[in-house]
Amino acid sequence: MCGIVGLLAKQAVNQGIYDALTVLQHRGQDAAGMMTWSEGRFLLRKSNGLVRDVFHTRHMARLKGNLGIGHVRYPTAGSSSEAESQPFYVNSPYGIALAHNGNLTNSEQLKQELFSTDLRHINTSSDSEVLLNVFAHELGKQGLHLEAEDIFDAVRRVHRRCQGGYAAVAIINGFGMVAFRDPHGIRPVVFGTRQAENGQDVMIASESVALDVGGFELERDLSPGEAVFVDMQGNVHTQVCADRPQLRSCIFEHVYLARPDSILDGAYVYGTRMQMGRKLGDRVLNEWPDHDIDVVIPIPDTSRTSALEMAQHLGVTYREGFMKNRYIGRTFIMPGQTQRKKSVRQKLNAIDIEFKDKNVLLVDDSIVRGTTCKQIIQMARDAGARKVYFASAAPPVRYPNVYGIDMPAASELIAHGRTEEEVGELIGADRIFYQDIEDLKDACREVNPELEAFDCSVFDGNYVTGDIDDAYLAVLEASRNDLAKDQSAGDHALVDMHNQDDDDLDD
Ligand SMILES: O=P(O)(O)OC[C@H]1O[C@H](OP(=O)(O)OP(=O)(O)O)[C@H](O)[C@@H]1O
Ligand SMILES: NC(=O)CC[C@H](N)C(=O)O
Ligand SMILES: [Mg+2]
Repeated sequence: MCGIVGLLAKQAVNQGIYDALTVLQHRGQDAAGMMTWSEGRFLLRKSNGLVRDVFHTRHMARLKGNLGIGHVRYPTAGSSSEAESQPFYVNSPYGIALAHNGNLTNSEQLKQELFSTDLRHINTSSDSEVLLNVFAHELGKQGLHLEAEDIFDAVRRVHRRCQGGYAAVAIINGFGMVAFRDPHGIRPVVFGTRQAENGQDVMIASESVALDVGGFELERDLSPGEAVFVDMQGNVHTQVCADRPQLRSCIFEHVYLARPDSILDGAYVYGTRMQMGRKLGDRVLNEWPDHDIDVVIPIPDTSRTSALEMAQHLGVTYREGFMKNRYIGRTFIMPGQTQRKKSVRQKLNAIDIEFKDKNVLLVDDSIVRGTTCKQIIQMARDAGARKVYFASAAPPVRYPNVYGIDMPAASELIAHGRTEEEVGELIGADRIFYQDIEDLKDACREVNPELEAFDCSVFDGNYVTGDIDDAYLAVLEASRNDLAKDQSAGDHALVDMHNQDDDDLDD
């Protein structure tokens, strides 16, 4: 999951995109970028780092124009090279810039097609560069003057060629802004409008929270397979461009990825997390009616919403027993295991009096590699807890993700090939409770009953795009496990387009 934003306004967009990226920072901490368009030229600033570190006043001053797109990156393909940070640009046809959230599952095959039949060059190992080139190639078939229908035709062909999860936003030089969502709607994308003095401003973003902050009214999510085209006057055109669209949005957005104050596909994430807490509470009461839990303690940040609701449902006291260092980011989306491990201790510290001589139930939103819970349970014991129970608001994560979450290796998932009890033993818990998968789905449906089905692949191994087999997963695991990523980390010397780095700014 990365964060994407696009903004077409009646005034300069640089600050609006910056502000949106800061509230989407939880979706990607590795790199940030912005491309604006002004008087027929694209202006770019992108680099590795957090939004606040990538854009300085001098960069912002040069990112001129009333149209722009932005990106925060959490790599799931290619390397973490700066040249693979986004947005990407191609000069033909028209001049197009694109930012992408998700992951293509047929990127290798598309790359070969681009080389051999489309006569286009791909210079990085990023699947987003592939997506941009497929879109560019299909758009190039439409001719000199583009109408909304031409863009929708091109997106229709993109959907036929690309597989996987993708939400993308693009600028087409001289024509406007386009966004599209894959035919399963795996990754989220919303759009909204704001009235300006002389017309309307339009924002497209991964999550509605970006619209809130910019003063935009949420219009709606893009439907699966749908594209939106905003012309230079700010008129919005939409069309579903997929043959068989089916909403199968990623349920892990509700578990962990999204901010609780976002509304995804009509469901408040805060609400779905509360329901997860209630259901988890029910599970404890059913399995262990005479439990001896003294206190429920969340593992900040994401589990707070479910943990509070769970405690109330159980009728047990809720206490904030761990203090979070507000200057450390999310540990799960950090690039290497060594960094993730170290950061848990830097990030969380126990308040001893909440643990001393108590039977504590620690609640987290999910257990993925087990990095967090192992250390936290030990911290709870060191702080004097008598018994340490552990509850996860999500079911066991047993299968890799191929749609834009960096969980490529089954062997790195603590629950892969293990029973719930075995995980409990391994992390050192006295007892473990996991959410049931049907309860997780119901938790989301209770907030929006129209959400029929989801991509739950990390929990059930069922990949909604139908193109994932063991051979694909084996190649993915071999190329993207933590060790493989460490070894390829030095290969960064890629050609990049002109970027506003610090050297440019001396003149
Ligand atoms: O089992 P693991 O591999 O440790 O992954 C799961 C943990 O990682 C995430 O926290 P993170 O620190 O990323 O973010 P948060 O502050 O939003 O909870 C998630 O909320 C869990 O706590
Ligand atoms: N997490 C994402 O959405 C990543 C987008 C793209 N696959 C990349 O690696 O840059
Ligand atoms: Mg967490």
